[in-house]
Amino acid sequence: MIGQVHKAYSAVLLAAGSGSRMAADRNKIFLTLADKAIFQYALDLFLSDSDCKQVILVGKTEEKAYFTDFLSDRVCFVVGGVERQDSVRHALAHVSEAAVMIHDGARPFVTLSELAALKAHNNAILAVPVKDTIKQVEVSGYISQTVPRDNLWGAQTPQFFETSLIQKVHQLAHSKAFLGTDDASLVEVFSEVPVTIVPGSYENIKITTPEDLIFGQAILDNRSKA
Ligand SMILES: Nc1ccn([C@@H]2O[C@H](COP(=O)(O)OP(=O)(O)OP(=O)(O)O)[C@@H](O)[C@H]2O)c(=O)n1
Ligand SMILES: C[C@](O)(CO)[C@H](O)COP(=O)(O)O
Repeated sequence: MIGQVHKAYSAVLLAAGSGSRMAADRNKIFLTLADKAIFQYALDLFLSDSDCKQVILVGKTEEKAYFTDFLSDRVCFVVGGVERQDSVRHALAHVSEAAVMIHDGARPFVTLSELAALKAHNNAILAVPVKDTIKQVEVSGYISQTVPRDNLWGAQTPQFFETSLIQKVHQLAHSKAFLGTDDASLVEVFSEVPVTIVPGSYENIKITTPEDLIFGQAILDNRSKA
């Protein structure tokens, strides 16, 4: 790619969730798509990027054994926490590089060109324009309003940050018991630093509920034709 920015970074790959909405017999990130565990797609992608100097695999203590085969000079294991945000904070204490990509192990379809687009910025996240009509609903169950969607984006991962910034806002959030649903939200609340939206792909789904496995297989089938 012409003008590609090369920037050394660490990757935090989150795999310490429970996958409760998947209701499978094990943590969803171990389920397979085309015979490959879901978390391994992003792991392989990061390892194929020479700018990625370190991968921090974040998992549950009781699942550590499942990750042993993937550990190496470049890949280490860190125990996660109760909430996603706790897992990220634990991992951030082990980051070796000045920049860090934080990624859900449950998002297998991120691409090298998306990683390259993020690296062109200091602090940036992948996101896609919201396609649905969004209704705000009262507890009564009635609609109170239709939210204009022109400026609404659905946040994805990876989310790319200066390490010192994201470490600082995670510590502040922890000390104030603030829980965000992504990492950029902590930068928004606890700093003045702008975060850039990098338009991503609707294929970069998070495997969350059982039908996502069907969508995931369809994405793989389509990619294998290209
Ligand atoms: N305490 C947690 C919770 C989540 N995650 C990770 O964060 C990503 C996004 O979270 P989500 O899809 O909500 O995963 P789960 O918590 O596993 O799913 P659920 O909410 O359905 O239980 C996943 O890769 C998951 O493994 C994590 O590392 N630590
Ligand atoms: C970080 C995230 O992937 C952004 O879409 C998402 O918030 C993770 O978990 P959620 O529990 O499904 O919101």
